[in-house]
Amino acid sequence: MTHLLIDAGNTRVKWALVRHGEWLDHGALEHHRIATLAQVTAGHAPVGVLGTNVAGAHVAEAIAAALPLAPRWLTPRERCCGVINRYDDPAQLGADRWAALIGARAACPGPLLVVGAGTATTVDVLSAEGEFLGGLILPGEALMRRSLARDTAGLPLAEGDPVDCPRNTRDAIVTGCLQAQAGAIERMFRHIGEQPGALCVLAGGAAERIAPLLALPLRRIDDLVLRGLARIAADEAAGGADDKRILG
Ligand SMILES: Nc1ncnc2c1ncn2[C@@H]1O[C@H](COP(=O)(O)OP(=O)(O)O)[C@@H](O)[C@H]1O
Ligand SMILES: CC(C)(COP(=O)(O)O)[C@@H](O)C(=O)NCCC(=O)O
Ligand SMILES: [K+]
Repeated sequence: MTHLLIDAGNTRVKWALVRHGEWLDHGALEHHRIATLAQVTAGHAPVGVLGTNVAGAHVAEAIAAALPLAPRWLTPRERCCGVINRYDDPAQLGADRWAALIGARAACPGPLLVVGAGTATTVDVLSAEGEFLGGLILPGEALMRRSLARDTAGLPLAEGDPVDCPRNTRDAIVTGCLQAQAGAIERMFRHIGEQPGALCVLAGGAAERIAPLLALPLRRIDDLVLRGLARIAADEAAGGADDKRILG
């Protein structure tokens, strides 16, 4: 009973093939290579495809066209797998954020700050009781650097690593954009920081660049969204004990 799990973000499509909780294979594709998903499933004959997509209808269509069976796309609900969604309109929450919260809850008990450092950075507060209390959306560090290059006359697309106290334009940009990420994360951590066992769980393509700047209890789990989808698929296979209305 192999399942294909898909995390379609605004930069890349991440995927994993899982069977009875075992990860057979996984990978990441840029949008222009989505058609190669066909090779991923060849020889595996998945019985189901469960995914999150925040990259728009054209990406959903390209993924569907590459696969032998129709993907089911996750829609955030009021509760699922021990997580309660306190967004004003639960369905408006990004499906990737919802799956990441579920994956984080399954991996780590206790109060969490769940950070998705991708195209955008999301910084979400999950209480010890499993309540998603709310969170931030800000441009990711690469998007911040690109926007400075695009919308100013004098700034380049700066690349490189952060420094302590920048004394040139390139270092000022790189360090500024990374510190903006770290600062937002550290400020949101104050919501749970006083509680026993409080932990920041960091995922996403930019995690490696942000992690060294963070002065807080940290665990990196790079495939948090896919892990959440695996948890949901397992719950569903067990009869959806926690919530029968998982999918939209
Ligand atoms: N090889 C890479 N290709 C694309 N993005 C990368 C790469 N290495 C690091 N990044 C960083 O990862 C981000 C994309 O991460 P990802 O988690 O895939 O985002 P999304 O879920 O939005 O598609 C980029 O914005 C950039 O900051
Ligand atoms: C915030 C996001 C753009 C993050 O997407 P990503 O960076 O992973 O590509 C996505 O979760 C989204 O479109 N959310 C819907 C709005 C919301 O969560 O309130
Ligand atoms: K994100």
